[in-house]
Amino acid sequence: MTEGSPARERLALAVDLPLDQGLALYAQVAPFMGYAKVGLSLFVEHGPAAVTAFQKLGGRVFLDLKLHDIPNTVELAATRAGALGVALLTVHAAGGEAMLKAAVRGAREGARSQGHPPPRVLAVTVLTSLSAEDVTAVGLTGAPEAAAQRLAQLAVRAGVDGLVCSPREAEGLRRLLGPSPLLCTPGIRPAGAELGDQARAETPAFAVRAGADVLVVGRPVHAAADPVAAARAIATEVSFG
Ligand SMILES: O=c1ccn([C@@H]2O[C@H](COP(=O)(O)O)[C@@H](O)[C@H]2O)c(=O)[nH]1
Repeated sequence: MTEGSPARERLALAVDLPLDQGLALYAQVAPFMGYAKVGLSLFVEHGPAAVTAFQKLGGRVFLDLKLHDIPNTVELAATRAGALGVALLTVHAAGGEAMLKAAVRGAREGARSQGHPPPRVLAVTVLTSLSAEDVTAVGLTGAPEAAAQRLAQLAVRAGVDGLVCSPREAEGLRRLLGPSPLLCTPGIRPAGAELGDQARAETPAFAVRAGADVLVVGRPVHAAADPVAAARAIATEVSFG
C-alpha cells in the first residue's frame, strides 16, 4: 500500500459496539473507512454472523481475534477465519514461530477452500495499551520499541503479511523491515481526543508520516458528537497531514 492510497483504503473502524449500532455507524462512515474491524466483543456475541453482516454492507472485514494458542488450535481457528472471506486477521506474535506459520497456513487454506482471496495475517507486536512499565512487568526485555522490533522480526521470519504496532514504533519497524510488511496502527487519537486505555497513542498524521499503512480508530469516532464529521476529519488528516 503506497503513501498515495486514498485515505479510505487506510482506515479501519474498530466496531467495539453492539451489532445493530455498529452496523448503523459503519454504514454512515463507510465513505471514509474501508475496513470494519470486528473484534472480540462482536465475535463472542455473534460469531461469523457479525462478519457476514459487515460484508453485506460492502465493508472489508478486519477480524481482530488476536489468536494466541498452540499451533494446532490456531491453525484450526485461522482456517475457519480464512473461510469467512475476511481481508485481515490478527494473531499474537508472542505465540512463536510455529504458531505464526500455522496461522498463515490455516488462513490461506480456509480462504482457498471457499474461493476467497487469502486474508493478510497481521501479528500483534506489543499492545498499544501497554506502557513502558507494563512491558517490563509482563517480562519483555527493553523498551516497547525494542520488544516490538524483536517480535516483528520473528513474525516476518514466520511469513506473516504484516504487523500491528503503535504509531510510535512504525517508523523504526519500516526502517528495519523495509517496504513489504503491512503496518497497522491502532492507538490513533486526533489531537485533544481522550486516550482512554491507550498508552502509546499518536495522531493520524503522525502514524501516516511514520509509515503506517492501515490506521485503526474506534472511540474517537464512536464518542464524537458527530461521528461522520469525526471520520471525515480523520480521513482528511490521513490524506493531507
Ligand atoms: O495493540 C493493539 C491491538 C489492537 N487494538 C484494537 O484496536 C482498537 C482501538 O480502539 P480505540 O477505541 O480507537 O482505542 C480496539 O478494537 C483494540 O482492540 C489496540 O487498540 N491495540
